[in-house]
Amino acid sequence: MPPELVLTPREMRQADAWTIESGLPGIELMRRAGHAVARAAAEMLTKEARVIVAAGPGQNGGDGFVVATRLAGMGHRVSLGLLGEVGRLAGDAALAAKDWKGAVEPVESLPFAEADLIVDALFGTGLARDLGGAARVAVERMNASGIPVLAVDLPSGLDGETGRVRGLAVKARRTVTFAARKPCHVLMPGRAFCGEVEVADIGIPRVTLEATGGRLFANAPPLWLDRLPKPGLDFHKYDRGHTLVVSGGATRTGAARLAARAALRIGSGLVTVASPPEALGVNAAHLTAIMLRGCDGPEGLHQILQDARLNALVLGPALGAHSGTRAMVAVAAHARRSLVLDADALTSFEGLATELHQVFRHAPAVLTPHDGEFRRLFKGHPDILDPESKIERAHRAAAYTGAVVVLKGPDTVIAAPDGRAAINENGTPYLGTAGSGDTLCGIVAGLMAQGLPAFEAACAGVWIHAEAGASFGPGLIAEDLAELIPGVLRTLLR
Ligand SMILES: NC(=O)C1=CN([C@@H]2O[C@H](COP(=O)(O)OP(=O)(O)OC[C@H]3O[C@@H](n4cnc5c(N)ncnc54)[C@H](O)[C@@H]3O)[C@@H](O)[C@H]2O)[C@@H](O)CC1
Ligand SMILES: [K+]
Repeated sequence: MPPELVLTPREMRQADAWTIESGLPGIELMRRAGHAVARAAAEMLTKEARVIVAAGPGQNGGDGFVVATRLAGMGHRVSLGLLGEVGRLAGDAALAAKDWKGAVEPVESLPFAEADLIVDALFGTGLARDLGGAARVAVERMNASGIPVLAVDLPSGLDGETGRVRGLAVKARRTVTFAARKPCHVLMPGRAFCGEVEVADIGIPRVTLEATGGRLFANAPPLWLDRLPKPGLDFHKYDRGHTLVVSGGATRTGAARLAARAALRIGSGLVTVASPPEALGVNAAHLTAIMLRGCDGPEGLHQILQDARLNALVLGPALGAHSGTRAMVAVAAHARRSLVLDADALTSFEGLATELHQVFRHAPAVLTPHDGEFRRLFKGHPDILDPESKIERAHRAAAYTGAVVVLKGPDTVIAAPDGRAAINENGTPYLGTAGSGDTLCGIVAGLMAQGLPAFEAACAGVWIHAEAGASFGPGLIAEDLAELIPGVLRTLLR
């Protein structure tokens, strides 16, 4: 199965246009789209149910006319209300409206609360500004009715590209979109408005979708499963990489051990904790399969990295946000090992992101900030912080630093400097627990130690981490996560 593509509204419009140019008329695309929605509606309805279609002034409204015509033909009692005037409908929407033999009411007079199902065809990917006036009132009334809503393409009021709510948005039970999901179906808060999302095939070939988009994916196993390491019979532990995790001081050692254990569980052949001299005792008391070495500051790290077998490195958790940590990042970047930077390794560069400009372009590196760390790191870089799209922010940070950027959250975005990006959606709020991020670092580094490229390691790591958390649910603590990895791997590698 190929990885699932996600297309921006602009890419989707291009794919529509190319498909139409290649000989499939736009009205045919619209009919297929409307019929797919009508099929979904029929599944939600009993015979002769009452359906209210709210149609907007653009092509999303056109889809609404097709749905209304189809459902009426199936014997349902259908009312259609239009935002605007029929005479002002253009293009395929005007053609679709001609097929509708029922009345066209003003959207203002639709009795939503009397319906068994509401079909929301007000706006799709063409929403251009915040909802106001009659559009806003219609959405307010739809939401207040408590009647299930089936959204055409996307719930009206969502920005297709960013998943942002433009003033107000329809809360849908189910959404039928066409050819591919758009970012609003995957990113928060949009995802929470869509209900169950179905992608209907309306005849736009995958090659066309790949040609216009092709760089944004839903993060799931098809994106990286074939890269996941499976040790061969003749494999030696030294073939599976050696991950080094740098520990904080005597009272701040737990984060490194969490990362180290996760690296070991994900399959890194060897894992070593590099510990400041004063913390060797406490680390030694808690480590068994994981090795331990003394490491005194940046110079100590430099010495340790003379050993070329140490091929992946975690730096950041509990190191302290100070110049010593920055110096360690410099040593690590110079040593050109696969690198995962988190927490203090990022925060120590608060307002100093220029020092990281293109620093990571020579070796695989992954930065794993949450929103707060991201804002601190790129303070003074409005070009990176200001885009409304989370995908765009992550992209720009990746292009700037030369590293893969994992911008964490309920909709973690993983962006590579080469322009690829993936959105993750299998997480659980229970992952928001102390030490969860340290575990993620260890998983990603452990995958890189085994030879996965940075983008695939980050995508696989984020997904496996989330899957492990979701499989446990309530009561999850970070210590559980590494122990849940084997179960996730077993299912993946079956
Ligand atoms: N041939 C195609 O391109 C296809 C398009 N399809 C449908 O077409 C939709 C996109 O159509 P459009 O580009 O016409 O966009 P929309 O139908 O989403 O909306 C655009 C219309 O809404 C108006 N508008 C935008 N923001 C507004 C606001 N805040 N308040 C009031 N009016 C506002 C615009 O002036 C324009 O008339 C897709 O979402 C999909 O449902 C499908 O039929 C599949 C094929
Ligand atoms: K809609």
